[in-house]
Amino acid sequence: MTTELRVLDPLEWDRWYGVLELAFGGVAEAPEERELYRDLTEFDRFIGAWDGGLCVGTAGAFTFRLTVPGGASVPAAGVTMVSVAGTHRRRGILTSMMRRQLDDVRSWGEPLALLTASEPEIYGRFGYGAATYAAHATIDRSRVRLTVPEGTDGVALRVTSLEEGLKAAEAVYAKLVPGRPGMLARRPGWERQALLDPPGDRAGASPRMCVLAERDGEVVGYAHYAIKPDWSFAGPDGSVSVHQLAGLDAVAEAALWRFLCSVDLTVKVKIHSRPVDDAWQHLVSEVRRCEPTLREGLFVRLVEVGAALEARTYQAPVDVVFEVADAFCPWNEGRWRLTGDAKGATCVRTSDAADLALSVRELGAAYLGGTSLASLAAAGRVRELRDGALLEASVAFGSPVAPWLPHGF
Ligand SMILES: CC(=O)SCCNC(=O)CCNC(=O)[C@H](O)C(C)(C)COP(=O)(O)OP(=O)(O)OC[C@H]1O[C@@H](n2cnc3c(N)ncnc32)[C@H](O)[C@@H]1OP(=O)(O)O
Repeated sequence: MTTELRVLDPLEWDRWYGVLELAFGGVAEAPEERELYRDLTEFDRFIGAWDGGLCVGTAGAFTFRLTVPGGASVPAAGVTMVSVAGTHRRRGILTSMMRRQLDDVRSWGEPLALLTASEPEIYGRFGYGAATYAAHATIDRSRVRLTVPEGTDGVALRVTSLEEGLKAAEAVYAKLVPGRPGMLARRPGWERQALLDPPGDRAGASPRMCVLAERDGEVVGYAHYAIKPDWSFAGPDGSVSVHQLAGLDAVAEAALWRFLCSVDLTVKVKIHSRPVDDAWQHLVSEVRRCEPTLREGLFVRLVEVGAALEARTYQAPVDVVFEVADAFCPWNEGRWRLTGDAKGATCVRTSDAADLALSVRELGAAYLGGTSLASLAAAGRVRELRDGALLEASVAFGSPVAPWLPHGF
């Protein structure tokens, strides 16, 4: 049996998407979700695997721009909607789609590929490294106190529907994108993702709402949240789920947390997918009682090592030679000299002796400054070949702001 890979024809989208839905368990998505992802499909960048007339594999690559350390916005392919039919699994179809896709991304001149994974285990073999992490937590209001900075009383709060608050929320989001590595500039249509709230996914909670934070008539923050009422014999036992929260300054952000932590008849605040350095940790009296948990967020793959390492800046001067292993994209293999600082960088091929040896996956993990090369070295995944090179590169690659992407794709 041979399968053929070809670019997705709009007329075949329903069949193609049906394969994806089935691979994810066969539960039909809400019509608005399906419609959104159809509208977002970039047909010339999406492929299907076909066994005769049967679609047996799906994969796509959105056109994104990623914020990297230093604040530049770099073209990146957002790998998405990857699936293989259960009848055809473990015959190499995923591998063939990843091969085709990375060749395509290279030919489009995009130095990076990104994804958010259903299972992280799948993608390391193709050179993707976990570059951002997201924290989840639950604030138990009966045990944890919130202390907010002065000035929160000067922030006015207004509850709206998601739709009504969308334009103002998006304006806040857009202002924050350049300030945090890992964030993606919103392309037209993507704002609709924030409106998805199918009743079937609410598990007894209210429809999502928006609260806008305003100062002097200007919107300076917003949160998307839902309330789940509950009662125990002893009284109210409801919870608030925080799905998005962003403030243009510390006081605006704290005013939103204070509001969400004081909703009547609720006792818990469930925090979803926040940056690992998020401010709430410094507002609560004890982090440990909030039971923080971590999960991988964005995976990064350097498609062109030289161009990718030149596209970001470095928070301290660096001059190191990397010996890069990349069996899946052999054009990256070999030695690269990276010279850079906070103003810019060059990364060129060299025959000089290597200072650090690693695979492209580790470069992806470290790329946004959230995973240190030193911590990867501690796990045996980076080898130091010149004394001092690990410290030099680890400091330079770091970011004062933890990289984060608030949503999947
Ligand atoms: C970015 C995103 O869209 S994430 C969504 C990914 N999709 C899903 O999770 C949907 C459900 N799963 C699937 O559709 C399929 O099982 C896929 C796409 C994960 C794998 O497709 P396949 O065609 O079976 O993969 P393929 O045969 O190319 O496997 C390549 C290698 O990866 C390994 N592999 C594949 N899937 C997994 C997995 N879930 N966990 C661990 N290893 C895996 C295989 O064992 C194989 O290893 P080998 O080369 O050492 O033998």
